Amino acid sequence: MAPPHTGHPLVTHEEHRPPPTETPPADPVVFAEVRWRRAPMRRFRLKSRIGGRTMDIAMLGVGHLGEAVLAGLLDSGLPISQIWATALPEQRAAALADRYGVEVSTDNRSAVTEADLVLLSVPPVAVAPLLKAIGPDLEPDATVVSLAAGVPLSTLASSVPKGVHVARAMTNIAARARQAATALCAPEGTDLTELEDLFDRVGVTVTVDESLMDLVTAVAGSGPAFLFSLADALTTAAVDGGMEPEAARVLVDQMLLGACLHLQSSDEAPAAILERIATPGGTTRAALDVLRAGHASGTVKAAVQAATARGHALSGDDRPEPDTPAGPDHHERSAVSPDSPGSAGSAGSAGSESSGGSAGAKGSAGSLGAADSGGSEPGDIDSDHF
Ligand SMILES: NC(=O)C1=CN([C@@H]2O[C@H](COP(=O)(O)OP(=O)(O)OC[C@H]3O[C@@H](n4cnc5c(N)ncnc54)[C@H](O)[C@@H]3O)[C@@H](O)[C@H]2O)C=CC1
Ligand SMILES: O=C(O)[C@@H]1CCC=N1
Repeated sequence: MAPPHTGHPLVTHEEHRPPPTETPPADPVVFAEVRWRRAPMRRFRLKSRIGGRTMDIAMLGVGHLGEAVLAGLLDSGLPISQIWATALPEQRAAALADRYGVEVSTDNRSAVTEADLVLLSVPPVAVAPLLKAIGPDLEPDATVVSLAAGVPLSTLASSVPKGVHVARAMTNIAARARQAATALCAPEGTDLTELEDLFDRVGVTVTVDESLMDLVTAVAGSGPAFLFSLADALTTAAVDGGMEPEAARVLVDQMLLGACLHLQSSDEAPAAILERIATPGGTTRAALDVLRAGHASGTVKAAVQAATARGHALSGDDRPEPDTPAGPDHHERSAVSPDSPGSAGSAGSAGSESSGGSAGAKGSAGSLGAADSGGSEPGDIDSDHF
């Protein structure tokens, strides 16, 4: 893409580029398995729909998720010269430019000039105002993709000039490790091939109907947090039991990785695999009994429903609220802000995310999971193992 990208520090240090895809990861055996299961990598079509031009990508609002996607795309071999990013505040933009060698500014309007694809990873509440602000600078046939939870296609479509294409992508933080689970949706008739190719670079991509996006957000977007929560609880239990924190962390991380790889490489249902570990009268059964007594499975289902309801509420539409409150609907992010990114600023009217509507959960029952069956013998599949 040619100038006029004149925003603040436009750094392109080739030497800062993240390691290429071919760099052997820490554990080549494990990662070889991951690659085997991953959707076959298709060559990214870097040509525009009209032909000849290289596809340029603007990434607006590179925070936690945006950085994960950026890092994953670069690691996949996408040339830094094709990415024009924005972040707030200025120090955050400068830090990203330094870290990845891409051009990062605080100027959204400049970043989208000549961009074929515009990825938005700003907070949901900032999406529509940002689109309105950049509208005049969008290419007439650009595609705008929102990574935000809750913001519907209708909002995207009504916030961009006629002719600009819109789509939603719900992905997750594992994009950094190129292991994201991404769901795409777009208005009927949209050719999603290029977007699939793009997100296949950072994991596995599926296409869903928009009506499923809130659920997908809960399971695939928020999903890693469920596992991190489990990892935290397991690590804490190990440390409380006397293990060194570092050793506990290594053990738990590897256990989760190994378990996920095992799950992914098996055609059996998780509930069936689980039974292979639960030797009758053994340790696993003792643990599962405690989890079951604590309604852990129902709690997970309720958590998914709460997240789904929250996505629903973020859409701002008038669909009915779920019927049961889910407790606090907002958790402070405390000190994990990447490079202290601002949530608002000059680059296009962000604003901080309101707490919006309350999330709801329907308790342990519901359509998201199977009911208790009570079975616990090998081969007798119990859908509520804990
Ligand atoms: N964090 C995650 O794992 C996931 C997040 N998402 C979605 O991704 C979006 C971002 O989430 P996070 O990365 O967690 O939040 P974040 O707060 O870390 O990142 C948002 C970034 O956008 C920047 N920003 C806000 N308004 C801006 C503007 N007008 N111009 C330029 N930059 C602006 C903020 O400074 C911030 O750095 C949200 O819409 C969320 O729903 C979706 C899936 C997973
Ligand atoms: O917590 C959130 O709202 C975002 C969407 C999915 C993951 N993070």
